[in-house]
Amino acid sequence: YSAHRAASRAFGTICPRAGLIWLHPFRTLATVFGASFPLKHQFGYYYARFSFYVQYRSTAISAVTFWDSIPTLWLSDAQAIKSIASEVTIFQKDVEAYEPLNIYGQNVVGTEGTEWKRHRRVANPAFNEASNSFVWMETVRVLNEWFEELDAKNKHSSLTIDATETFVQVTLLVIASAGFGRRASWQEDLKPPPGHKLAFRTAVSTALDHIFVKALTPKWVQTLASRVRLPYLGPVLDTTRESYEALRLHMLDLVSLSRAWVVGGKVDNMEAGLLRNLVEANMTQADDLHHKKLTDAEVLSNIFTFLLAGHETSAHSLSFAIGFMALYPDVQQKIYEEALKIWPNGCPTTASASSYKEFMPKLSYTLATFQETIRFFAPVARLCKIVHADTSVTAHRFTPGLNGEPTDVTPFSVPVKTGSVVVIDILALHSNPMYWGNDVDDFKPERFVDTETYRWPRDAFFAFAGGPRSCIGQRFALTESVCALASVVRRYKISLPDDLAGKPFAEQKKLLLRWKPGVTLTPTHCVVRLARRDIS
Ligand code: HEM
Repeated sequence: YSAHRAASRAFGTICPRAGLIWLHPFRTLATVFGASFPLKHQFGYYYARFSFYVQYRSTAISAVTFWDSIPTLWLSDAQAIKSIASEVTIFQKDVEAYEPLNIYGQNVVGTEGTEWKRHRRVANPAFNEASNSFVWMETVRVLNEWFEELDAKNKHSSLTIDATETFVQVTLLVIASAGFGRRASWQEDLKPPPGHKLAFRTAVSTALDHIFVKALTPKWVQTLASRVRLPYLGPVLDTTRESYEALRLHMLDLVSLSRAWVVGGKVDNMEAGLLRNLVEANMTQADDLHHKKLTDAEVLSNIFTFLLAGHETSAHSLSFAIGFMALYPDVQQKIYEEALKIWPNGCPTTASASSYKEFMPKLSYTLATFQETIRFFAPVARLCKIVHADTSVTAHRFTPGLNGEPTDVTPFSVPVKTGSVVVIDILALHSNPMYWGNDVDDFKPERFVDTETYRWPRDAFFAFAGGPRSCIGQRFALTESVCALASVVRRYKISLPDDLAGKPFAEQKKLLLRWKPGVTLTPTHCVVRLARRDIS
């Protein structure tokens, strides 16, 4: 009863109320337990998509968190979400939720206001068409190395790969090179270099695997574990500490190298614009923390954040895209035909790769397929904003039709009080038939292709967020992903693994595309078969 009163005070009586939610929907605990809690029919269930909004007949639903009675407004409404993304002084990031990323210091993802502007101003100039062109080239290089390894293993028949494992490696090598000038090869990066205990790739992946251990273990327990041997928890904390330390040393190497370039006046030769910008902002003499200066800790923290944000998101999305290829051979065929037109003699090789400007615009169906993939599996499933001034947003009521489609759609204004929280429910927005039509549950890349009579609903697509805090790496991610998807399909025919053959389609889809919440939405069983196309 008091939960309902709290929700009414914050959002008025006109907004439907779902009652209590047990965990703050955007904090670490909700992510860690998200795969199994809340339960299927409990509000906040991670896999619910648009279903609760149908149940409550509204694109806005209010609820109250159990532990601290925070009124939360859940939204799957494009109009409301667009206004929230643009009103950045009223709706600010829930920075507390980003604490797990602040291991080395403050960074662009976990700050707000003038602090955030300072970080973003430093990073922004590194994201431009020249760097996209380099991202394209590096993607081609890394893929070719992977292709060679695959073909060395098995040239003539098909072989099974774990798409997630593969693309985590591909995208990490690409961001390490395009962002930070660390141009490692597929094989070389598996051995620790002199002076290091862990290889770079191992350090990154182990640190990320243990990010929640790091975030949820109190500092004093971590310190204690470094001094005495704790049963059970000790070995996990040792691995966590060692991986973060190993990664710190790798990042310091990158910074030292870059400093040497800056001091030696050779910055123009550096392809890694992002690292150069971070290091220059650290070395500037200007004593102006509000403009473009970063502390040592902030440089390391931003490198860590970009390494993480810059590879896991793309890797998981690509993995789902490859899964969809195995499930939808007709879509795969269209991508193959698109790729065949621009690469009639086979996949691009490093030598002929500087072709981003020429080829990217010609891969429009591949781009649509990638966008459709992240409509279904947006790597960031929910975003959360804290309300800093009383205001209102427009949402919509509707009546579900016979097939669940919304009818009698009517706008209404939801008052939103200071101190409450809004949850941008991206997966629900992406499954809202008001914008995507009654075939919203079908995989249909065509919905991202404009025609003379149709313009795809930009405001209902929030995979890269929107407004001033939208993803800085959006173009980077699209360049890398489109190049990778087209190249893999050009070279290999992708099909389902043997254990799924013969099962009904709905089951194949459910099993292949299983996922769990994590730092970003994570595919768990994306295993497919690849067979070379140009070898009989
Ligand atoms: C498919 C790939 C990607 C998706 C779907 C994606 C999605 C997003 C989303 C939803 C946000 C907003 C997060 C928030 O407000 O908490 C975001 C922010 C960010 N992304 Fe991405 N991202 C992708 C790839 C990348 C890449 C490749 C990079 C870097 C090279 C990158 C760097 C960042 C950074 C630094 C931010 C924070 C921006 C800020 O707060 O100013 N992302 N991304």
